[in-house]
Amino acid sequence: MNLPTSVRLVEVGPRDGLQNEKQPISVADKVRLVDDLTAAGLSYIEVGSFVSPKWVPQMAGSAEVFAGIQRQPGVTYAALTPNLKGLEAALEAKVEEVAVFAAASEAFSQKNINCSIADSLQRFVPLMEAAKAADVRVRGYVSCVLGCPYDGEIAPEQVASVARELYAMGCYEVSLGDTIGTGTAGATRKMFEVVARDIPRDRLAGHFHDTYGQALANIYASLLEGINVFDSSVAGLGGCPYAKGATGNVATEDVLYLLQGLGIETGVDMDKLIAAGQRICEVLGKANGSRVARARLSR
Ligand SMILES: CC(C)(COP(=O)([O-])OP(=O)([O-])OC[C@H]1O[C@@H](n2cnc3c(N)ncnc32)[C@H](O)[C@@H]1OP(=O)([O-])[O-])[C@@H](O)C(=O)NCCC(=O)NCCSC(=O)C[C@@](C)(O)CC(=O)[O-]
Repeated sequence: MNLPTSVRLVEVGPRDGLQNEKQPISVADKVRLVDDLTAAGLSYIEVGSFVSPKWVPQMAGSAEVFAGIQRQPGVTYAALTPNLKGLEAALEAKVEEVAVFAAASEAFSQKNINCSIADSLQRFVPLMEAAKAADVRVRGYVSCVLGCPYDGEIAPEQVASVARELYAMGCYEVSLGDTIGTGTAGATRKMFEVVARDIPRDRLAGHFHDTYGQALANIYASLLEGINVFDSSVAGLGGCPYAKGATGNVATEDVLYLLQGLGIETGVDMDKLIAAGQRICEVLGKANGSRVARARLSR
């Protein structure tokens, strides 16, 4: 398989990166992060979530964040919506694209969205209809594709079955998430090979957390499988509230470094990206989770 000449990076830092932070983060700081990421050349930014504030309090101000950002043409500003109520709130906030999220594991589905996989898919049906009527595209996520914190191993066929449902109900792209970062390059290739029997490879994306330090290897393995969309989080921010011990998403800076080394175009400016990541880390009082950023900043 030839490597692609370009890759689309889906920046999930403002959502996946911040959702697990316990300390309050002001709307102004979130807006600044999104604007910095826009300035760095990211063409797709997940800005927030319209979920229950009781479940994920950090995302409660997402409508204000959407109202505050400077939207630039050619950039998609998206939000997570778990149900019709979330979609309605997102539409009110003039969100251009939303994402629904299901899991390949029953236990994770219960912990994350308080229902079975089948019920979650049912819940998405009216959401998909309303999104279509509003001309809003919907992206789909499947969590725990390479392992679950509660159920352990997950068969690729189980991932394929959930991904197939999301694709069939109208998700234009399905992002496959290694929520707890236990996946290996071999397991990643096998999983994409099985899922791609039903869904075209250019409709799939990879979403890797770096808990076991395997995320870049898994992205390279995915590139070899013909995948050319990857989710990542500036400064490696993040962790899932319902996956204890899971570290952040793979750092966007580190993915960019990998892709630049392969001669793959993304449209992202490394210096501006590093500045965006470092700024939010200073706001949070956290060490920068990107190895590339740390190395560059210490020069
Ligand atoms: C799905 C629910 C709502 C079910 O939660 P529930 O408690 O079963 O729902 P409910 O319908 O009984 O509603 C309970 C309360 O929530 C309200 N409510 C209901 N819906 C909404 C909404 N959309 N926005 C705001 N409020 C809402 C509703 O109005 C009610 O309010 P009350 O009457 O108690 O005051 C809940 O479980 C939830 O919000 N879960 C979100 C979990 C989440 O955001 N997890 C993180 C994102 S997924 C992820 O990170 C993985 C990913 C995507 O990155 C990929 C990977 O790495 O794997």
